[in-house]
Amino acid sequence: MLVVLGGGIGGLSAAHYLVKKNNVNAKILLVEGTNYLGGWIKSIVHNDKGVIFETGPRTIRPTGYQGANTLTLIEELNLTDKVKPILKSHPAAKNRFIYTNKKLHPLPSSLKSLFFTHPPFHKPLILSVFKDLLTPRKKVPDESLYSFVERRLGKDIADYAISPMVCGICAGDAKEISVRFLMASLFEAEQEHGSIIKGLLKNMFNKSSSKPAIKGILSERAKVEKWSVWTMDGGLQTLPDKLSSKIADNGVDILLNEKCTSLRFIDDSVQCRIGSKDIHARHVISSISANGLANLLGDDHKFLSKELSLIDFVTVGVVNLAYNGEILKQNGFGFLVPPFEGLPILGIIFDSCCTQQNGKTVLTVMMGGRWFNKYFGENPSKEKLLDTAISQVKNILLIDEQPVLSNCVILKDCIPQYVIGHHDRVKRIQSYIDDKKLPLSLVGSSYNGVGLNDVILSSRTAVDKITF
Ligand SMILES: Cc1cc2nc3c(=O)[nH]c(=O)nc-3n(C[C@H](O)[C@H](O)[C@H](O)COP(=O)(O)OP(=O)(O)OC[C@H]3O[C@@H](n4cnc5c(N)ncnc54)[C@H](O)[C@@H]3O)c2cc1C
Ligand SMILES: C=CC1=C(C)c2cc3[nH]c(cc4nc(cc5[nH]c(cc1n2)c(C)c5CCC(=O)O)C(CCC(=O)O)=C4C)c(C)c3C=C
Repeated sequence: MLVVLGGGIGGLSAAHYLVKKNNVNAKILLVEGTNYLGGWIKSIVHNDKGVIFETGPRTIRPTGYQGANTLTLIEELNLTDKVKPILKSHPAAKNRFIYTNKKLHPLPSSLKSLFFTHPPFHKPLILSVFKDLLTPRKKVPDESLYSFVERRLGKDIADYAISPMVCGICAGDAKEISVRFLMASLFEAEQEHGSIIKGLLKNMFNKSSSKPAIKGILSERAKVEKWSVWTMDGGLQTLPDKLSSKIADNGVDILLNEKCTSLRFIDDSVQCRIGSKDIHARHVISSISANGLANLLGDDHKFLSKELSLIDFVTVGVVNLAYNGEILKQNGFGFLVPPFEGLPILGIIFDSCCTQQNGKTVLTVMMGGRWFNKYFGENPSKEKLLDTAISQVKNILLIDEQPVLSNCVILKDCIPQYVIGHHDRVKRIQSYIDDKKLPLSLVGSSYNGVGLNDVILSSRTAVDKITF
């Protein structure tokens, strides 16, 4: 028996890869603690109004090894016809805004714009290139993203570009998040070549990768057609829905509403406590959060449990709003707010600019994250979040109308914070599992990347490594 813990995208894709590899016909059991498969991916479809609310992720990048891997999965699931690309020429790809000093500022997007001063930046961005070339290398094992960028490119870029970007990827504080997480290649460029620009130029001329490129039909199409990001017809939930039905058709047993409450490693197998039963597995793939897994280990593996529990998570409040008519004055993906503005929101996504919403304006207001308690306290009511969202939409986007539809969710501990030292912590965790030969694989957003592409690739890599 092979057991997969968790039915989010990590667990579902792990079960899919296990089915593909399973040449010994081992039984596969997926255990999900709630009555829903998909984890944080959830699309609420209002068929009568022609509106889709995404409460979690909404777009996926097609680029890189990870991006190509996800597109291959889409082909394997026969979902190609459901893919909806957003091209690089689309306003949603070209226009991304920062809200600061009471104004929405488009982020510069062309090479030409490097030579001019574009507010909120105080000087031409080309000066940051010179700063990087003139700043001596600092040898460090890790650093915060903010301090790395401030040191090499200047405070303007750290405040107005990087800090909001970190909010738009992990709802976190750039002053705490590790540079090795979001900008590993820039960090390595400095460590190896003394400067970001020199490193990037050297890598451009010396393009060798340890992994062979994935050349699927969809990823080739994405390159030729110049996709920026993509989403799915019917909402992103189409992906976990199809994965769930495919793995079930292929014989995976799916237990819903059943939590795993303990894992005991006995000889070379694992005893999983699920509900009131003990299930013996020869291998467990855990896709649940690191701190959730820490709680299952008891006192048997104190070191592992401690390290896993130190990976922190933050809570995000999400409010989806639909208004009659196309009432946005700006066209784009949306905007992010630098944390120093002290506003109770992290940013707003203009969903109706990215996908057709039957003539309605659909917005998603994201709030809290690293600052959830500061603005909302321990247990805020959904009404408080909804009121905050509507009033911020009114103040910033000058929309006075009342929404015709709304939804509010509080996503408790939904996104991990890869703080300084995360990379080494994950190495220690993996070394412990390897040294003790525990039949346990770790996948999901807690370890090697929070994007859907990273999570799906973590599952493929883990399954590749298991020997039956
Ligand atoms: C608001 C938001 C917006 C995002 N936007 C994007 C985006 O645009 N693009 C992108 O690429 N990524 C985005 N992400 C990131 C991405 O959605 C997540 O990283 C990804 O969905 C995590 O998947 P997972 O399978 O690792 O974890 P989860 O989705 O958390 O799945 C874990 C599952 O395990 C179950 N579980 C937990 N404990 C137990 C237990 N003891 N026993 C059994 N089951 C258990 C849970 O119920 C859950 O279903 C976003 C995330 C959030 C929160
Ligand atoms: C424009 C406003 C945005 C808000 C508000 C926002 C919130 C938000 N995002 C995540 C997590 C992720 N977002 C990701 C991609 C992504 N997010 C935005 C914008 C906003 N996000 C954009 C434009 C993109 C596309 C990325 C690109 O084209 O460069 C991802 C995936 C990153 C990856 O590695 O692929 C994640 C993860 C959270 C938790 C959140 C809540 C505040």
